[in-house]
Amino acid sequence: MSIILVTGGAGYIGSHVCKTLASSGYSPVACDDLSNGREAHVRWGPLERGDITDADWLAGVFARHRPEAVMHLAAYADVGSSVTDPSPCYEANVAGTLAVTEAARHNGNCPIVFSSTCAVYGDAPALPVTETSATAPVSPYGTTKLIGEQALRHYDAAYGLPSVVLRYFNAAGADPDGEIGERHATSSLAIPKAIRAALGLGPAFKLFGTDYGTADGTAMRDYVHVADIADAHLRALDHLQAGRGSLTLNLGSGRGVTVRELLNAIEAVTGRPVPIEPRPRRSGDPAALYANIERATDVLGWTPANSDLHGIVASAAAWIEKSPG
Ligand SMILES: NC(=O)c1ccc[n+]([C@@H]2O[C@H](COP(=O)([O-])OP(=O)(O)OC[C@H]3O[C@@H](n4cnc5c(N)ncnc54)[C@H](O)[C@@H]3O)[C@@H](O)[C@H]2O)c1
Ligand SMILES: O=c1ccn([C@@H]2O[C@H](COP(=O)(O)OP(=O)(O)O[C@H]3O[C@H](CO)[C@@H](O)[C@H](O)[C@H]3O)[C@@H](O)[C@H]2O)c(=O)[nH]1
Repeated sequence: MSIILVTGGAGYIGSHVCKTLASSGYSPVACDDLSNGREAHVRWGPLERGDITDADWLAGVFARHRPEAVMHLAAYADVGSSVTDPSPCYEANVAGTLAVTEAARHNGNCPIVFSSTCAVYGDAPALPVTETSATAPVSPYGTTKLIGEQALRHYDAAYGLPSVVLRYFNAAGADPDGEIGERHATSSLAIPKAIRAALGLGPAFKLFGTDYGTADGTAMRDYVHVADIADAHLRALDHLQAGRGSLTLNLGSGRGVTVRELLNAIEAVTGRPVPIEPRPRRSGDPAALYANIERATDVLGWTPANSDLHGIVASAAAWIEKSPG
């Protein structure tokens, strides 16, 4: 059995990655402290419950499972909170990533697929961003992810530890089979917040910033379906197992969507208005980001097949209606 450790495997994206791995014949082991994950979403292999900053625990996990690769998704992933309270973000994303990287190095240079983010680009001067665009994060979150990327590059150069860095843009949507989805009741993300507002499950949607230099004044992001992100992990694993070397890749839909366009799509899908409260810009937010995805297509043969905006919003809304939490 090909065992793959998935840190953050009980989380939103990690649980989708575990499902995709299992459906391709791998045995995923979810490594998660359940700080933001759900045990009920660990369905395709065992849960190793622990904290990735704990090197002794990680050594035990590697010794018990002898994995072929590590998919490292465990992180503190809230951009806004990373500005007001950076400490847990640095702890999980810098200390935690270093501990995972060290464990991989001391276990035969076990290859790593790393969850990075478009937040490493910050306020990109030109769009779409390519993997060679300058990195200048504007939040502690983006900074901690960039530190993780740099550590992986240095470990490859010095120790030969191979890795694929996946810079996801905004992960969205839910499992097309409806088995798993986001922990939306406590999520800070735009799509679950706005759908919950439309369905009357949450308060009015706070629209952070209406004075950006975009066509309608709201911030622009690139929303990519979580199933497409999971598929890219499988392809990145194949790439590493074929010994094709380390890489950094954007994973997006290749399309920029403003918050207002997103709200329009949510209204069209749910058939209900999204109540809105305009607010000032949220600290740490870039104005506009969307991806050039040619490299992921060229190198991995990956395409964002499920990432049309309507489909993303429909799958997110279906999940929220199924599990209103
Ligand atoms: N959601 C997005 O749009 C997005 C975009 C770009 C990158 N990412 C990255 O993708 C990864 C997964 O994000 P997500 O949206 O699924 O978030 P999530 O919070 O649902 O998943 C993260 C998981 O990591 C676990 N975790 C956190 N700290 C831990 C620790 N110290 N030890 C063990 N487990 C720990 C949590 O319990 C959770 O299950 C993160 O690395 C995030 O930075 C997410
Ligand atoms: O209640 C809300 C929530 C969000 N937004 C805006 O919607 C856009 C998208 O925000 P959000 O869904 O919170 O995503 P990001 O801040 O872009 O961050 C997510 O997407 C990043 C990649 O962009 C990931 O790295 C992060 O982990 C993930 O939290 C931003 O302009 C926000 O200001 C609002 O207006 N109101």
